[in-house]
Formats: sequence, C-alpha cells, structure tokens
Amino acid sequence: MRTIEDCKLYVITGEQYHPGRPLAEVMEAAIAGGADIVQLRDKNGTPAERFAKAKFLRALTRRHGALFIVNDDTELALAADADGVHLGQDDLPLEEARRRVGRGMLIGISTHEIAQALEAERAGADYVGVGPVYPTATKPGRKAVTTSYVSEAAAMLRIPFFAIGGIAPETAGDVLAAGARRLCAVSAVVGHPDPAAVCVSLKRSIEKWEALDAGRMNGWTTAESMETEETKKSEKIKETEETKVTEETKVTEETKVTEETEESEVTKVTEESLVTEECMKTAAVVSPVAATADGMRIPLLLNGKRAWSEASTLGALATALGLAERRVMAELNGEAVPREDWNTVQIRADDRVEFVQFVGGG
Ligand SMILES: Cc1ncc(COP(=O)(O)OP(=O)(O)O)c(N)n1
Ligand SMILES: Cc1ncsc1CCOP(=O)(O)O
Ligand SMILES: [Mg+2]
Repeated sequence: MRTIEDCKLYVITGEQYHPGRPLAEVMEAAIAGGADIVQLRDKNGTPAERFAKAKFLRALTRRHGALFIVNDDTELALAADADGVHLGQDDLPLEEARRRVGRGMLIGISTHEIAQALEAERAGADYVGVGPVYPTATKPGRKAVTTSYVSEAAAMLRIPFFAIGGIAPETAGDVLAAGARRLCAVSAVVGHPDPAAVCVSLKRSIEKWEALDAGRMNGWTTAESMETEETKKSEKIKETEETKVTEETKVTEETKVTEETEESEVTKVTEESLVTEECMKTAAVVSPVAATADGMRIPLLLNGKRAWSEASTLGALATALGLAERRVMAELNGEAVPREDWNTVQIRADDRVEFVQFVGGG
C-alpha cells in the first residue's frame, strides 16, 4: 500500500464538472492516468448517497493501490474504511479528529498561509493542502494564495504538501517551479473529456522536477566526484537538468526545466554567498529573514530552489555564481532580462531568478 510520501497526484471528486458521466468512469480514468489519492468531496448528496459513493471509491482505490480520503466527515471516513480524512480550517479541529479516527488514519489539513501549515504540522497532520494557489470556481470566494506561499511551504514544511486550486497542465510548471512536488486537482481532471490524459500530463510534470531534484541531490558531492563540464554534457538526463556542487564552496548548480523544449539544459552555478534550502530547513521555525546569520542576505528562489544571496542586482548575483562571463540567459520572476540590464536590475526578497545555459541541441 502506498504511503502519503509516495503520493504525488491527488484528485478530488467534483461531479458538477461531469454531468451525465458516471463518477465511477471519471475516477477510474483518473486512477488509470496516475492519481495516487482520490478524495470524495460531496457537499450535496444525502448521507446514504455519500456512503454509497464512499464505499464504491474505497473498493476502486483499493483495487488499484491508491489511497482514499473522505472530505470533512470523520464518521463517513470510518464507516467507509477510508485511509484518511481531509479537514479545513473551519472543520473539526485536528486534535478532536485524531481522537475520533485514531493514529491509523491519515489526516490532511487545508492551509492558506504558512503559519497554519506549521501549526498543522506541529499538531500531527499527515499532510497539508496549500491553496488555492489560483482563484478557482471550485472554491469560489476563497482568495488565491499565489505561488509565493507554495515557495514558503517548500522551504519550511517537513510533512508532504499538495498544491491545490487552479492546478492544471497549463499551471503545473509554475507551481512546480515554485517548489511544489505534489499536486491536487479537481476541475482540470474531472471536467476534462480525457481525465487519464490530464493525470498523465500532471504526473509527467511532477516527475520531471523530481528528476531535476535527483540531479541536485547528486550535486551534494565531494570534490573527488566532480566531473568536467564535458563529462556532464555527455551525461545529460533526458528532459531534465543536473546540479553539481564543489566541496569548498558548497555551491549549488541549478537547472531549469522548460515546457517549450525537450532539450536538457545544464546551468552551473558556483558562488560562496548562497545558503541552500538545507540551511533553510534547519531554520524552519523562524522567519526566513531571521534565519540568516548576518541579516544581509536576500531569500531567493534560484532555479526553483530556495537560496540566499548578498547580491543586490542580477549582475552581482551572476558574478557571485561565476556566470557573468558565461553564455547564460537570466529570467527574473518569469521575465527574460537582457544582459545589458543585469547590473541595474535590483533583486528583492522572494524574487524568482533563473539562470539557464543551453548546452546542445536547440
Ligand atoms: C487536499 C485538499 N486540500 C484542500 C481542501 C479544501 O478543504 P476545505 O478548506 O475544508 O474546503 P472544502 O473542500 O471542505 O470545501 C480539500 N478538500 N482537499
Ligand atoms: C477544495 C479546494 N480547496 C482549495 S482550492 C480547492 C478547489 C480546487 O479545485 P480546482 O482544481 O478545480 O481549482
Ligand atoms: Mg472542509
């Protein structure tokens, strides 16, 4: 059976999005496409209808090895032998829900800001929802939290989080670039004529970023295992980029995945003044700014990864990274910045900076 850590794609029912199409057909397609978790979210059915759907989804998910979560209702979760229950900020408090469902059941909590997520983590939530990232008709009136909350969650949470709200193949790239590695969707999947295809696409996007992360992890190596630029080029990972680190500088080599190109890209980022996400996680309980020793460093999302820099301009950052003389492109918050402007473009806290070097193909 899958654990919550294994689960990357979470699909929630939304029968209003597939009128005339049976729930069974749509959710079976979602699972066939790679949904790891299915949640029953039914605000309108009678208790008997909700119970029947829960029993059906329990059997379906069990058959396919997926997890089954019930929204809002601990009693229904218990009655249907679900794997867990999902609760919002205005639902039953986590402590009371835990008393009712016991240790063996997963509890997920919706969060809309980092303080709520840290509190849920502290109180024993198994995962949190982070959203709505974008405004969504599925949760009307709920303010979008934007990808900046996704970045905070990525930097500060230890438990798994699922980005939710407006998640679709078109938005997944930005949400993953902000640091999410788990996605949750309703309308984009269940409202699509081909739910399986949407799930396949979302799952592929997640896996691309995981492959990129694996490259970054490989980068946390010692000088002995450092490779030459040429070696690295020949070992490009399909559809991903790699990360390398030198022992002395504890430098990250960050990369970027673009949806537009199938070519791998390798960006070498070498600098002394960056502290990576690892340091950030150690200081997770304090604010990002307080986490810096000297208070001078700016928190950034550098090639999708949380980092810190003393550089105040894009040019200074490129210099610090050893990229000033390299044939690289820079993007600041999704906008390409011409090289002639690098020294005048200021970097601010939580800016998203991407340095990309194309190495082959094109
Ligand atoms: C995975 C996941 N995340 C968030 C929610 C929303 O829960 P809540 O805020 O309680 O809103 P409702 O879904 O009950 O309207 C969720 N259901 N699942
Ligand atoms: C239930 C919920 N909670 C936060 S956003 C959301 C709905 C997400 O739906 P969609 O994927 O259709 O935007
Ligand atoms: Mg709820």
